[in-house]
Amino acid sequence: MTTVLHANARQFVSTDFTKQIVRRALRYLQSGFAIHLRGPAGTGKTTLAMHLAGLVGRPMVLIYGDEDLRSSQLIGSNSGYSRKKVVDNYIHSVLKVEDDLRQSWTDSRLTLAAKEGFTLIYDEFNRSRPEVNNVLLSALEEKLIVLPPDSSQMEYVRVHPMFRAIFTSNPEEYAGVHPTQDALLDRMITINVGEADVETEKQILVNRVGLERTEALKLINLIRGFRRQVQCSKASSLRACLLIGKICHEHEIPVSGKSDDFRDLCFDVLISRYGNGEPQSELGLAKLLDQIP
Ligand SMILES: Nc1ncnc2c1ncn2[C@@H]1O[C@H](COP(=O)(O)OP(=O)(O)OP(=O)(O)O)[C@@H](O)[C@H]1O
Repeated sequence: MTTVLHANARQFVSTDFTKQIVRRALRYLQSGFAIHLRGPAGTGKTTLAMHLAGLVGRPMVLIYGDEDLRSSQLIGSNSGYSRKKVVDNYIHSVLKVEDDLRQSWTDSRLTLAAKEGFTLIYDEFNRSRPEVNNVLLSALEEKLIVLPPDSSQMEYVRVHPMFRAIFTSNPEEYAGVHPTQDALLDRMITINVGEADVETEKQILVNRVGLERTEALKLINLIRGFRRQVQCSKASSLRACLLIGKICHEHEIPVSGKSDDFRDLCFDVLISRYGNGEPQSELGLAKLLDQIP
């Protein structure tokens, strides 16, 4: 059984930064193209993909890229047998027996979305092995999905005109990520999603966590300052902001370098995430914390 999802529009924080990505992406989706949101971890790609799927207005199905994902988990597979037996003895002297044994085929998420015209979100699709994603080539270009010949089904599924696909990925230098086939990249429009601006991060912290605007700004500046100091360009600061902000809010910890609880929290969250293992990074964080009144 496949679960079909519906987006929750209230969760999404809209700012000028997100609006201009949404405007572009929606335009491409409306014209029937698949889009690909690419960017560092925690820049809001999955959230954006869900929001876009909500704006498209069709039910959505979600797939997560995974090293162990098999193509049968994308298109479907035979799931046991169904047997039909008809015994006809209507005329006493004649016994007619019909025994029909068939394999039962179950569609998987891609096939379901393609047949029904749903929106497919394939999150971190480049964590799956490239050959697994080959089925997408014909789905996106020829609008056909080719099923295995023994699938006791039609061999081809025609893609519904309302079918849309939204892909997300982390850059290739991330661990556990495979290079993407050029042919697949050629069939989608890639939007690079960079780190959100300060206003967007602030708005997300205020709306999602309930922090005061001034506290949110202090926290963002601290984390950005620390990332600059340790020259971290990989993950964005949004998840760390949300994490620290939520704990501060729920445990009434002030965003202040004078609070030992706040200092401990920042060390626990930030050093393991962004620290480069050098003792200077701890020293640098301590100095930044000293500057927060
Ligand atoms: N516009 C937004 N409105 C509300 N919350 C947001 C928004 N953008 C991001 N977030 C929040 O920020 C966090 C990170 O976002 P998300 O998981 O979408 O990032 P991602 O780029 O998909 O990360 P990864 O590459 O690690 O999967 C989540 O908790 C998400 O709810």
